[in-house]
Amino acid sequence: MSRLPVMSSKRVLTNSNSSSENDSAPAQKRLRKDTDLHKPQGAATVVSGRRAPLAATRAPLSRPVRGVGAATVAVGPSRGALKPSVASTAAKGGNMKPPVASTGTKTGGGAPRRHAWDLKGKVSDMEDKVRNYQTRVKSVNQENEVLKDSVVQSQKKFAEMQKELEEQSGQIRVYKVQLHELSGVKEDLEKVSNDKNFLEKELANLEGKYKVMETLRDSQETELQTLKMKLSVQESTLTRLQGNLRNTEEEVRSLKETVAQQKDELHAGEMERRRLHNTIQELKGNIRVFCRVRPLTGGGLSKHIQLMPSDNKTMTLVKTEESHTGKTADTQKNYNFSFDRVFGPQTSQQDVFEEISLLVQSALDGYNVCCFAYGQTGSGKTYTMEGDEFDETRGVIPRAVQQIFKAAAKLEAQGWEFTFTASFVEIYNETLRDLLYTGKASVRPEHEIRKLSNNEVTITNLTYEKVINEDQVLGLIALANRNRSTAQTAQNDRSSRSHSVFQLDIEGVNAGRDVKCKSTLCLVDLAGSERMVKSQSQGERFKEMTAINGSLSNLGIVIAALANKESYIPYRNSKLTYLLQSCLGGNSKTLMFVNIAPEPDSFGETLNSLRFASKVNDCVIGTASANRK
Ligand SMILES: Nc1ncnc2c1ncn2[C@@H]1O[C@H](COP(=O)(O)OP(=O)(O)OP(=O)(O)O)[C@@H](O)[C@H]1O
Repeated sequence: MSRLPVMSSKRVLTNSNSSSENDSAPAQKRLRKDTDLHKPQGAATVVSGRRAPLAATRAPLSRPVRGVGAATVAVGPSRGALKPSVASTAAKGGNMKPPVASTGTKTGGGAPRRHAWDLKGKVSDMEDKVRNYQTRVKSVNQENEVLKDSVVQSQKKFAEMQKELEEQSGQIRVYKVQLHELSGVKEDLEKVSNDKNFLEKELANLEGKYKVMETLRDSQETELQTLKMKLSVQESTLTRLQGNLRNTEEEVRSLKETVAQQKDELHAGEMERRRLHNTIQELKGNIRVFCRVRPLTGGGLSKHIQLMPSDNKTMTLVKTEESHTGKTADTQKNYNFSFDRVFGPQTSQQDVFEEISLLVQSALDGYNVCCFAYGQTGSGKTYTMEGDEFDETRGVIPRAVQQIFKAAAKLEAQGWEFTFTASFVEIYNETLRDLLYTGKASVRPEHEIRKLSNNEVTITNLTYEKVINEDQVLGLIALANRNRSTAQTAQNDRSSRSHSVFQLDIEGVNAGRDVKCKSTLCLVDLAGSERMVKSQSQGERFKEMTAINGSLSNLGIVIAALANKESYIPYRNSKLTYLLQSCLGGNSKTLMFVNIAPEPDSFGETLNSLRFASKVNDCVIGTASANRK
């Protein structure tokens, strides 16, 4: 910190001396000269508070600060030197007057340089300087005052500003708190904004949906209108229909009465049909014989069998005998036969069955029916009775079974309920064998034919299988064939030497009419009828032949006895006739197929078969009566 220049004469002197150090010696002279030159007109005293006061003996000559005379400049105690910058600032501010230019000796380039001896002049200069300084001090003091005011003002302002600053700091703190709060609010706002965006999207979505719903509602309203219209139309239709319904109910009531009446009529008609059907069958004969000629293995016709194309009931067996001498013509002997039907080699299985289907119907009507095939081995008995697996070549048994189940289904509509029981038995060497047996061969049971008190015939230990449809029966036939072929393997050609008897027991009940019926359909494939030359038959074969011939001839005897209405019918003479007695007796309808092998070398057997069949054909079995209760 620089001090303001202190106006002391001593310092001034010192300064003068220092400025002209080399001139110290002649100082008094120069002082005298100056004093002479510048005689002060009054005395001036500079009083300094701290330093020794400098007595100005003379007033400055050139530019006195005060009027001529003594002037006292009181310089206050220096409280601190003004900074040059402050002084300078004060000067610049205009509050300070520029320093008073010295009119005395100039130390610089401008003021005249005094001689060392010019002390007076120097004093005068110094006084000038002092005055100048005083003026400057005054002005500085003034400036100082101004500055003090200014400082006070500034301090006040500073205090105010500080206060304001504090207030503002307080305010800032408040703002900060608010800002902090606002940042939370901002987050909330962002959240709200996000929610808003989401809700806007939702809203847009819902608006879209709303529009769709509106469209839907519109279309549904339209639909509703349409439905209302339809409803009203349907209500009127309903009213009309209700009227119609009442009328219809009336009609239904009367129709029910009619139906009941017609059912009665239908039942009566059915009974009448049965009666008439039976009459026809009786007129046709309760025992009928059909002759069927098998085709030749290589095709064509054999010459010895002559069939009349115009007549399907007769046939001629022609025997040509060569002349023994060769001189006479060959003799030809004709054997004429007539049967209920003669089927040529081309007759189909269907055509054959049509002829016996009426008899099958009779079985359902409650009459015992027996159908058997007679003929030599290989003449076509099995083919006629069973046929083979193809539809067109199916034989009598599968076709009869099919017809029976179809007819039974139709009769069910008239209140009939049927139960069917099937059995399949083989008679070999006068021994019975169950063809539906499925148990172990080693424990095969033995069978006996028994006649019950109600004249029904049954076989002990035989499988009687309840069947409800055609397929089941076909399955049993297949089982019987397997059983037969097993036996056949054990004994060569056994099937030809045994009779197989398929029986279907039929029981019908019409609960509404309180009518029952019971009958048996019996389909028999007889053993080969060929007669063996006794001399060639030995052992088992002889036994077989005897059994076969015995049973077949007994069949002829029984049929003849029945035809002759003999009191004793020898059914028990063979297992076959004993088993078939209910089917052959008075209460039955019998059909015999006589199968013919067309080969010339079978002529003898053919003749025998035809003769046997003719005998049967000549029989008339007594009028059959249905087994009804
Ligand atoms: N009407 C026919 N049309 C075509 N083929 C037939 C006819 N009759 C029989 N046959 C055929 O002749 C052969 C012998 O017939 P089938 O086996 O039926 O004789 P069968 O009298 O039953 O002999 P067996 O006493 O040995 O049982 C069989 O191949 C059979 O297919």
